Amino acid sequence: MSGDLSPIDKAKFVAARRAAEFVEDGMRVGLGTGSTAAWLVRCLGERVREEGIRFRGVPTSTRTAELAREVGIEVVSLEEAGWLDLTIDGADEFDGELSLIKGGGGALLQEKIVATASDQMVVIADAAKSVETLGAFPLPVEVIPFGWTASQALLEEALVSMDVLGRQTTLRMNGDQPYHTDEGNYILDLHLSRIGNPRQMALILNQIPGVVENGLFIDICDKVVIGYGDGKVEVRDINAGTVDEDRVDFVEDDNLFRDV
Ligand SMILES: O=C[C@H](O)[C@H](O)[C@H](O)COP(=O)(O)O
Repeated sequence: MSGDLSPIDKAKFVAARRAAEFVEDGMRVGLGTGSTAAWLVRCLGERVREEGIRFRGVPTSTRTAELAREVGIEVVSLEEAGWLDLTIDGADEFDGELSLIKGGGGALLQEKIVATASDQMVVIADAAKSVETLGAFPLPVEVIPFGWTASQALLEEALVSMDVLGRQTTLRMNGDQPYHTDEGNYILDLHLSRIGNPRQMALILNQIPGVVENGLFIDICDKVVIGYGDGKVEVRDINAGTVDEDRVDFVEDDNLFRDV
């Protein structure tokens, strides 16, 4: 039940619940990955059950696809959907320009493809994800397994010329094995502490052989819905230049909270 949630989970929940209201009948919607996006999927499932809204969801990971089906959302592939009206996803960090770090959950590649194939991308996040400068959260870079150590060496070399504080890179692990993305790739986490020029970094990283995609989302996000543990939500719209405040009630719905 919602009363058992930590303040961070409450913040994620209220952001997700507010953003779930952006989905309208007939839309094609990108569904993000991660703990905040999982709340969104549950809230959308609730809207399908309670209000009977109908929309098609394009998941950004196998995890999200499973949850979406479980809660009654019609799941289609991006190829079937063609183009999306809206994508709603979490983030690991966002700055004042709504540049993002994503990929903490390993889904950055599908997330970036889905978000850029959408008319609008909305990020949902607890307030702790808001930063002045990106980079405290390690930046995920997806690389193909073939020759990954060579890609890592080239990445580290490229970092020397960039405006960052740290330069350590680590292979993401799953126990004693490398972590595999849904595409069967590896992830290198870049411990940079501070990314002075995210735009330049995003371009340079993707030119390194073996790099498939990086977790910097620049000029992709249109809106962020920031949740707080007390139920407050703030909606920042970068295009309109507006900041709106709202409140979301916690609900005692067993269907929503049963798997938490
Ligand atoms: O790969 C995962 C995604 O980019 C997530 O959206 C991001 O890691 C945020 O996840 P969470 O909502 O669990 O903090």
